[in-house]
Amino acid sequence: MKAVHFGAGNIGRGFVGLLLHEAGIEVVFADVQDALITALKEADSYTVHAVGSSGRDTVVEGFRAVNSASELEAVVQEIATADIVTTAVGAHILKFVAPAIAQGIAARPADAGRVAVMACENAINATDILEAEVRSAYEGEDLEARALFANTAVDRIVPAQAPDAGLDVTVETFFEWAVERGPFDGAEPDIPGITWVEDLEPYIERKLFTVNTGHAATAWFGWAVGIEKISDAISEPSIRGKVAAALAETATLLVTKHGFSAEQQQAYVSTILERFANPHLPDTVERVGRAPERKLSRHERIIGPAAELAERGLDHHSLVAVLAAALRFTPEGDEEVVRVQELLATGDADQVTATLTGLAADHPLHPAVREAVAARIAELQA
Ligand SMILES: NC(=O)c1ccc[n+]([C@@H]2O[C@H](COP(=O)([O-])OP(=O)(O)OC[C@H]3O[C@@H](n4cnc5c(N)ncnc54)[C@H](O)[C@@H]3O)[C@@H](O)[C@H]2O)c1
Ligand SMILES: O=P(O)(O)OC[C@@H](O)[C@@H](O)[C@H](O)[C@H](O)CO
Repeated sequence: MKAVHFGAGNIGRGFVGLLLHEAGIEVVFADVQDALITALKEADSYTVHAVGSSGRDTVVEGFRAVNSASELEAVVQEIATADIVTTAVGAHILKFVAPAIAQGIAARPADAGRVAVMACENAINATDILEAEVRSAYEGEDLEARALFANTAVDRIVPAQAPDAGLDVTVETFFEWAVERGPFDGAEPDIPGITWVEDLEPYIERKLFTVNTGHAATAWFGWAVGIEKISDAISEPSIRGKVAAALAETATLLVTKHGFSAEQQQAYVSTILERFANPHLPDTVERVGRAPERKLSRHERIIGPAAELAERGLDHHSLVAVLAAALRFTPEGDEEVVRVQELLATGDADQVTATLTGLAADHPLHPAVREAVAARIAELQA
């Protein structure tokens, strides 16, 4: 079997590419970074270092690489003969990779069978987003006969890598890759690292509203007191308390909505807090807190669960405190940080609340969020 994987970055090499390789699948990495693609073309192997208790090294070999910007036709031909297409590029980048995927699907021989397309991004139903983009770029009426689209939830902390790491990737030992089974019509590929599920919604919401809510909270609260590493931030008792309070609120939602038991969810939260505290993982508040516009959007890790809690009349004030910390997250070199701060500096509270969070003025979460936004605007104007 062959897989074309878009995004040869941290999660691409350290997780998706690794699990596909371990399943005996030939991996073709596609990326737009020329130096990275050249390095992958020249290398015979790279090593994934899993750090923490029972850490181990795994050598990945037998891969190929193509530049999806300058070698478009080569990417199209690879997809035409692939069994699987995966992405780990960022949810906002999916629209840019979709045209090449659409062309590759169109170029498949009539008897090639369906290629399985799976977006491995931190977003609710990222594959649906990708499918919509592929559909609008696809020329033809036979997309269903040539491709299937399956949503996934991917979980493994892969920090930014040291400048001298080359292609090697340091990752945590924990991983989970849940994929919805239905679209495969009983013909799922044999990938031992995948957990096949009938209904992905509980998995993706539990992951995004626990791992990523807690992670972002740790990053933004850590940034506020000048801490650089995630493991140091979560070891600070006052930060741990605020993160735990936010996760207690999302736990209430997840237990109410998806029927996880309170004990199950508490065990899940405990495992996650231990993962954040892994001192061997060089993860930073800047990486984890990155892209605050995306993270504060309507269906993402903060406003998504807070809105659903507010709609149910349930407590959400700790999640609003996380949003307040995000409004004070100001590292350099992140264009979303710049846009958020410009908005706060020039807009009024109603306008900023609507633009950042997409909340309607009559939504029950709106007053608390507007108050937090107004406080930050007042602080900037003082
Ligand atoms: N790092 C983690 O811990 C982690 C864990 C789970 C999920 N994710 C998700 O995985 C995705 C990737 O995250 P990452 O940490 O690996 O980021 P990354 O920046 O390390 O990797 C992204 C890669 O995508 C490439 N890329 C950008 N635009 C592209 C395009 N148009 N075509 C092809 N490649 C393109 C970049 O050059 C880069 O190599 C994100 O959606 C993230 O939320 C990350
Ligand atoms: O990738 P983002 O920017 O959506 O979120 C940052 C981190 O929370 C994230 O990358 C986690 O490390 C990952 O989701 C763990 O599975």
